[in-house]
Amino acid sequence: VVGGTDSVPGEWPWQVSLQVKLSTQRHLCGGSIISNQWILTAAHCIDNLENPNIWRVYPGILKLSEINEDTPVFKVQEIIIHPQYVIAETGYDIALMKLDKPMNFTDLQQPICLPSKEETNTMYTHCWVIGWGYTKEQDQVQDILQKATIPLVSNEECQTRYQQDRIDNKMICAGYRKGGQDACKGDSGGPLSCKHEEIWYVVGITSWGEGCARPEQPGVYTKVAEYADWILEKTM
Ligand SMILES: Cc1c(O)cccc1C(=O)Nc1cccc2ccc(C(=N)N)cc12
Repeated sequence: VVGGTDSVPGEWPWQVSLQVKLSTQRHLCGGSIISNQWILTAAHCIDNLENPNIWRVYPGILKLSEINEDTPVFKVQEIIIHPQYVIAETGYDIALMKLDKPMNFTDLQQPICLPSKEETNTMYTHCWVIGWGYTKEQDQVQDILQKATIPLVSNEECQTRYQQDRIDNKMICAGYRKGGQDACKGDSGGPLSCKHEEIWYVVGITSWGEGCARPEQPGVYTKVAEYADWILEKTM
């Protein structure tokens, strides 16, 4: 996250670190707990990493440095990538990970609500992007989970900012015209979390953007409400 601040323990209990264990293990993407056995993330996180056995899911984490051999970790039983996904810029950047066993919910790990598809026109005014991703375009993964509040941008305005791409109604954009605060590489797959009438919803999934936090280049997110049926079909 560019222009963010440190989160505090338990502030974002639905946020998970998705890590890949090859010769070494490292954080690659964020994800959201949406039930006791399912994680919502971005399909582009899985590019060339489709084998579920290499993934490790860490819930209830604030600092990546707190992870050690004794830290509770989940393996992945199944990965479901949206069938129409090709690359983030053309959409359908959504995937589900089924944990090898159900997790118990605690103050530090619990689900975020899915928006219903009827809520595709709710005007969310209190949205936050979170993650351990870069804090500038040439950077590295951060230790402490970062947060930044970002205003939603209309698709019409977002389309004018991205002339080379099609910003369709299954995408949602967020950013400041002057830039400065945004998601970035390593935050991918994490939630754009919006509080509406005292309830938090995963309104977006961090997907792409031209650079990070550049003026007039908002972040582009997968619009979760547009996939409510698909998510329920795959997870129920
Ligand atoms: C291509 C690239 C890098 O190599 C390093 C950092 C950023 C980029 C880049 O252009 N954009 C990005 C690459 C990968 C994931 C990204 C996620 C969010 C955003 C966002 N602005 N909301 C930009 C991303």
